[in-house]
Amino acid sequence: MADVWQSSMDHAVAVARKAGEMVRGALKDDRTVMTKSSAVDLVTQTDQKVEQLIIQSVKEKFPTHRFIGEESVAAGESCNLTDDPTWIIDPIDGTTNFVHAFPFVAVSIGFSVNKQVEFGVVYSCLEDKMFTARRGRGAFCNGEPLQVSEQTDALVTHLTCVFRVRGAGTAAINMCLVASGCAEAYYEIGIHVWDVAAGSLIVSEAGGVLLDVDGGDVDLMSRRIVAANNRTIAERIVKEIESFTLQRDDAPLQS
Ligand SMILES: O=P([O-])([O-])O[C@@H]1[C@H](O)[C@H](O)[C@@H](O)[C@H](O)[C@H]1O
Ligand SMILES: [Mg+2]
Repeated sequence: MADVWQSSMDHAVAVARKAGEMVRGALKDDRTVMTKSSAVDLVTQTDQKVEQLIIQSVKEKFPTHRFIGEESVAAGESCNLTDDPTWIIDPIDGTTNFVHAFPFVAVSIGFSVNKQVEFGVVYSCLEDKMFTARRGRGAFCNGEPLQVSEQTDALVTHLTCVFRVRGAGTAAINMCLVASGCAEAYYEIGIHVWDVAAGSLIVSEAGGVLLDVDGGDVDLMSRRIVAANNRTIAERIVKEIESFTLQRDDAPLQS
């Protein structure tokens, strides 16, 4: 990858850290739920403030770049990936965790160009772990290289009755656990592009494999993903789970 995106990545790391400080502060005194469209789909003021902080700070430095942000899309903005440099932002991945003070909460920033993720930054705010990856240049946690596990006996970070299961309650951290070699796989149907844009690159740059839940190539707009330490485990998951289709993130807006 041309070094041209390094300054964007440096900015993403800096703003993710700042956003993480805001999340840690709000954990102490502002976890009020603003809207609740389902038992698990919560929004707090902090989600919105953090997204604004990130977008404002990126706009000042990179005025031509585009954005796909969870809260902006919730407010009616489109969710289409173009060839332009695009910041794909989940201001708080793990909002339900945040509301309950369950200590796994992440700021997730993916950056795509020509519809390909060039870098991913996931900041696990309470663990103070900064996960980063650049396409073709490896994945890191606080500067230390990451490598997926070599285990063939899978620990999976999502629901299934076949594998041993753990879950952090945030897609981004679940994927970083796979990249770190702490879990062998993660899968989910129902995630959004902002949940997994950064984490998917972190997994693949740590040597992992990404598949669609039907076994084809992963499509970040399709709301389904399998991320594993190797192809054998990814394909076992594909075989075991019952897949289904949801409305894509880039489906035309209903008028
Ligand atoms: O709403 P949010 O907390 O940003 O993101 C959610 C978390 O990643 C959760 O782990 C996953 O199960 C959901 O599918 C996501 O939507
Ligand atoms: Mg999320």
